Amino acid sequence: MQLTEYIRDIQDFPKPGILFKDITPLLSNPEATAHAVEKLLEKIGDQQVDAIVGIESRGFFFGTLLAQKLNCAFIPVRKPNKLPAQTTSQTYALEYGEDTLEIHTDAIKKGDKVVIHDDVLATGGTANAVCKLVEKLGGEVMQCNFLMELSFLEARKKMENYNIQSVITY
Ligand SMILES: O=P(O)(O)OC[C@H]1O[C@H](OP(=O)(O)OP(=O)(O)O)[C@H](O)[C@@H]1O
Ligand SMILES: Nc1ncnc2[nH]cnc12
Repeated sequence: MQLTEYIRDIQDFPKPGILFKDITPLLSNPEATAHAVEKLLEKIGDQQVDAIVGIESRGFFFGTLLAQKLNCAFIPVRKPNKLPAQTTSQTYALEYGEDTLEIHTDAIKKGDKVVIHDDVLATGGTANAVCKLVEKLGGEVMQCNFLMELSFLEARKKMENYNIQSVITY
């Protein structure tokens, strides 16, 4: 099965000049979704994982499925003021301006082995901020795991200290 057949290109979304990689055709097909989960799991292998940290919002789709398969915790990282208990925040630079992400402070214990998951690695700003959040809480980032990587945006250059794994590279 070719997963790329289930990823739709949308020109100029959400802004002119952006070629948006839309995973809704993949999510609408249970066989393709199961195949994507298997491919993401292959990247994780048989290392011990205490938690999958999924990034709002598209990182939640496969993140919960991965955690269920690995029989480990799923931990959401959310946009500001969405999580109800005490949070830890990380602000990061966007192309223009900045943004903030939050995690529940009690979600990760010191020494927990964490895999960060999202659908897309683009510039790497988001994933890099989530690595910092996990580390602030004492977690160990074992891998950053993505369905897709937009390699021309060179996120790996700003994430040299992390193990980055992507199922599909554009
Ligand atoms: O590598 P970066 O340049 O930081 O970009 C990648 C992020 O952008 C997208 O999320 P988006 O902000 O569109 O939010 P959404 O998942 O809620 O749609 C994507 O799901 C990643 O989280
Ligand atoms: N081109 C793109 N398609 C889908 N999600 C993205 N997140 C950042 N860039 C993206």
